[in-house]
Amino acid sequence: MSLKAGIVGLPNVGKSTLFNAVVENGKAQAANFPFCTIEPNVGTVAVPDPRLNVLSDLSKSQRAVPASIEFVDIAGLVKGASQGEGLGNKFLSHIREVDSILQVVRCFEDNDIVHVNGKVDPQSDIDVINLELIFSDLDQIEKRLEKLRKGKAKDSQSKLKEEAEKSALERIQGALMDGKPARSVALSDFEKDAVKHLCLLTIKPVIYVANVSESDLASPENNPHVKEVMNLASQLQSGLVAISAQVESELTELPSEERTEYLKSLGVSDSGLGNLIRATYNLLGLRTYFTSGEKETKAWTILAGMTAPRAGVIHSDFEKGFIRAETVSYDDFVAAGSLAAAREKGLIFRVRRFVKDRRIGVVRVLLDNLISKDHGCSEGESPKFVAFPVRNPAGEPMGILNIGVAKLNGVFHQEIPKFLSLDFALDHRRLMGSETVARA
Ligand SMILES: Nc1ncnc2c1ncn2[C@@H]1O[C@H](COP(=O)(O)OP(=O)(O)OP(=O)(O)O)[C@@H](O)[C@H]1O
Ligand SMILES: [Mg+2]
Repeated sequence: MSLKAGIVGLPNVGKSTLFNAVVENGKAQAANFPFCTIEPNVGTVAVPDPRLNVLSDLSKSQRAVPASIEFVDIAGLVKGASQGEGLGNKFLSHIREVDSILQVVRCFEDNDIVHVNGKVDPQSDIDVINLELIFSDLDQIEKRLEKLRKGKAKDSQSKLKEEAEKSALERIQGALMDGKPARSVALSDFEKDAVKHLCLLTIKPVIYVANVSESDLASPENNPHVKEVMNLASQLQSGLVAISAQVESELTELPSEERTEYLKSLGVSDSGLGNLIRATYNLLGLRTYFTSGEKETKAWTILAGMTAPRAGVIHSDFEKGFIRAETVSYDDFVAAGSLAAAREKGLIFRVRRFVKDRRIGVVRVLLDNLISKDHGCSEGESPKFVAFPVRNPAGEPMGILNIGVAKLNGVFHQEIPKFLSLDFALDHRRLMGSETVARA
């Protein structure tokens, strides 16, 4: 599975220039006229990680494969896109397909480069894009809510999920009407899952990329446009990276010995791309796990909170046939020296299927390494999420599972995640997914 980051923004702000710089052998056409890009350009970016080589040496692997993210260079959006302006709806559908958004905001002054609205104005640029995404989401939510209210949502998997979806969508609708993105609404994991199928545009995590001129590279924060983007980014629960797409694309054209010289002449020591890739990776809630053996050591990218079988989607038919995964933390593995040694020391953690108890309102969780415990639930008209503490065999708390329970039309419904999230399994080492070796 490859996660996609979409490069989005007004026309002619430097999206394709950035794409060409960040993607190996990127060849998107970048030129000084609006709507230069129509069809999306797609390219792969490797995520550097020193742990890969350590593991590869330990396992004597024949090759090491880094994690990667796909970047998608999308056509420029203009005001009215949600009503079909420009190539509106088509462009919006390209954004729908990505997991996260890098929004390029023009912060460089250059009279020769056309700005579609006549002047450099980050606040207005960001507003235009946000409004179009908001309108598109509102449209979709209205249609969906009508279906749900009329009981015509035949695709829903359970009453509980339907209720959760409705309640979440109503709250998101309220936020959108206030001009706020869907990601500003606090949703439980269960609600997030219930609305996921809509692929809402404003729920996707965003990083604002302030595209500055080469003269601002040494201290971008002194540029008032960048300051403005900084403020907006924090109001909109988003990240920020300042970069010069122009400089980065010129750097890729230079032989490596000349790059350092060029950067030095601009008053900086490093290219901004590593920073951008890492920020994309981290801010978008991505995690790495490794598989390591003689054939290869490989870093895989997953979303935080993704369940083990989903994470295994990389081996495509894995999810359905999933029985269990064994994981060990990176530090434990490296210290033990091998999987066998780690197993002997009891450092391996197994992720298994949950077992659902049929008794009304009672949920039982059965897991290796976990003590199972019954949990009663209270009645209520709207779904309740019962926090279910999970303890290890020594009785130490290991985390909380949120389990949804509701009484609807006199019948209890319960919804528990079918699988333990991989992150959760890794949490027991307090190391999170980014520090883990997994073997399926
Ligand atoms: N930081 C920068 N400083 C100066 N010029 C820049 C900078 N970034 C990009 N440009 C210039 O802006 C112009 C537009 O760039 P580009 O084609 O990448 O925009 P785009 O956002 O992909 O446009 P479109 O939406 O039309 O596809 C190019 O001439 C490029 O060289
Ligand atoms: Mg372009």
